[in-house]
Amino acid sequence: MGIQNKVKEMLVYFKNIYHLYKKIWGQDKSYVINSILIIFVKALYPFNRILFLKLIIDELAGNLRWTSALIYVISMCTIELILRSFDSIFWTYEQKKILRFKSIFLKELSMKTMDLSYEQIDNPYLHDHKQKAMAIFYPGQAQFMDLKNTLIDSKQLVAYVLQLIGVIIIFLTITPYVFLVLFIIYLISIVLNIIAADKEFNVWSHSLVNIGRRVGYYQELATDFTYAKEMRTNILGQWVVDKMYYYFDTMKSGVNKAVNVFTIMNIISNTLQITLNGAVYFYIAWLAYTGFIPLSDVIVYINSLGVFVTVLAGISTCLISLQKAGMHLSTYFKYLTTVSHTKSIEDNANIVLDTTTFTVEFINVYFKYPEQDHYAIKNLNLTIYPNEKIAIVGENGAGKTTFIKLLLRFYKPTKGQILINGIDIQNISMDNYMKNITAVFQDFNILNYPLIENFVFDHAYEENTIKEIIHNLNLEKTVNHLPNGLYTELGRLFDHKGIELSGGQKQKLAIARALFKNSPFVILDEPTAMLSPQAEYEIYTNFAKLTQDKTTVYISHRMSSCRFCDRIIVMELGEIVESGNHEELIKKEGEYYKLYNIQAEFYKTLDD
Ligand SMILES: Nc1ncnc2c1ncn2[C@@H]1O[C@H](COP(=O)(O)OP(=O)(O)OP(=O)(O)O)[C@@H](O)[C@H]1O
Repeated sequence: MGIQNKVKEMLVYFKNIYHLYKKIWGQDKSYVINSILIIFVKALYPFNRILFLKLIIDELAGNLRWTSALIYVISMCTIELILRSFDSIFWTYEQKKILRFKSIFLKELSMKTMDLSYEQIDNPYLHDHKQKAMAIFYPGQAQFMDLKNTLIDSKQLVAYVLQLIGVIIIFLTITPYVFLVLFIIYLISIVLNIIAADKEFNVWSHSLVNIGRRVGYYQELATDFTYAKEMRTNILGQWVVDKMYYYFDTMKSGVNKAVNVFTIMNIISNTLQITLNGAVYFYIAWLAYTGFIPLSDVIVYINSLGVFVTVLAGISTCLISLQKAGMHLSTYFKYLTTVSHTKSIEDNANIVLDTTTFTVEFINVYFKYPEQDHYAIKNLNLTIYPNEKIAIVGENGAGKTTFIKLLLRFYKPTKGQILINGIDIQNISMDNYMKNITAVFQDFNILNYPLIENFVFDHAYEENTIKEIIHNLNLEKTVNHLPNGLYTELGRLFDHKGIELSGGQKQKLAIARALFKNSPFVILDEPTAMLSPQAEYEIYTNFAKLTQDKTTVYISHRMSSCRFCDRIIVMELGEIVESGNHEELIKKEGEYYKLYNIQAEFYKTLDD
């Protein structure tokens, strides 16, 4: 990349820091004002000492007035104490505010993620992108910036620049050439350091993001309770750790190269700086030796050189850190502007369904998952009539869940249309659509929340409605046995008294959620796989009653569930191969008959 582009890129990064402050200004003006005060306090520090030391030495070595010298010493210490006190007050204030900004920005990032469509979340690139954006909150590696450091370093940088201006003015009183040579050499060393840091940062922030996520994943496998059973029964500890180390090794080679470049650049820039410092010290001493400057000026220049060295080293460190910060902020701001597919659909989709009776039509629907070559759904034509109970059956991978995902608008058909009452579902307002449709998935999740919140989420509820649903699902015994009934904390991730429900109990809870939502269209994707045959039978009999005024689509591998349905659709390799009710399909002796017979033993027992 050319120098011009690099400079442009740097400017964009610094503009991001400006945007960060602008964002903060929108949230909290007093913080920005506090920041300006911090900068001035920080900038004044060294000059207090330099100027008073000159006055003190002049008084002691020239005018021989020790009382005046003492007054200067007391003044210098008092000012220093005031500056330090201000600094620590501002610092405390800053710490409190930073936590608040972190929570606001994190909330914004989480809301953005929730706003993205299912399809977008199903994309690994988005997760890499999010990982980079998250770095402004969690500096996972020492090399990553943190919001706190960015805010502190940006103020420190301005304070350093003000100190540099002060030191330049002091140097100009001897000769501009000394300053010029100093400045050029230090500028070279700053540029060398920035180049090295840029290389190192690129390794961490671009090439290693995906590998970093993998390492994180293996760590999660070792600690997350969800995987605890598989890990232990299959004795997978060593296997997981070995995989983690494999990726650590991949990381190591990339990082080592960058660190080597950094070390070489550091050695070069340190050699240049130290040689030059020696030369300037000698020059100042020579001026004093030849009587060109008084002793007090030697103190001023030596101290100023000290400040100059610290300031330029500080500027270099701040620039490197802020450059990283700017890059992360770029990803953060970019992530926030990721256009949600849901929203882009929403812009054109404003039709509101004003009826509770739905006719759903799939017309020549084809679907390929992103980046896949084969169709998961092929030429699907199907009409689901109001209040109809449809079952979809088929072997694993036949396309049943994909059919549901299309119906739920998680993905858009590659070809063809899905209509509700003649309206393309893509044109219906998303919120309105989701209010009208409920789904219980085979891989449903129970949240580490109290049971009641797992049931109703954030909706208002009447206790009687809840009791009725619990009764209909035969969940009363379970709830009554819980220590705090409906208010019992579920899951053991945060609370050692949290309750782990059995698989079947969880599944009933997932069904209960759907009943509570009470929408006119219900989808059940293998909702009873974990239930005992008896419990399944009870649920289906009750469910048929509870959903008699609703359109229902069931997916099941258990043919017993299909008998309750008006129509059974058999899918194979993404296509509908048979359709009809139980009796018709049995008579036909086709694919359904085959599937049914495989489970004949089970049905015999159930019929008995
Ligand atoms: N996110 C995805 N990306 C790519 N391919 C996918 C994805 N999800 C499913 N598939 C593929 O689509 C095909 C249909 O899968 P689907 O989950 O719809 O089958 P299913 O009939 O529900 O199977 P099962 O009975 O096992 O749940 C399969 O070949 C599967 O590998």
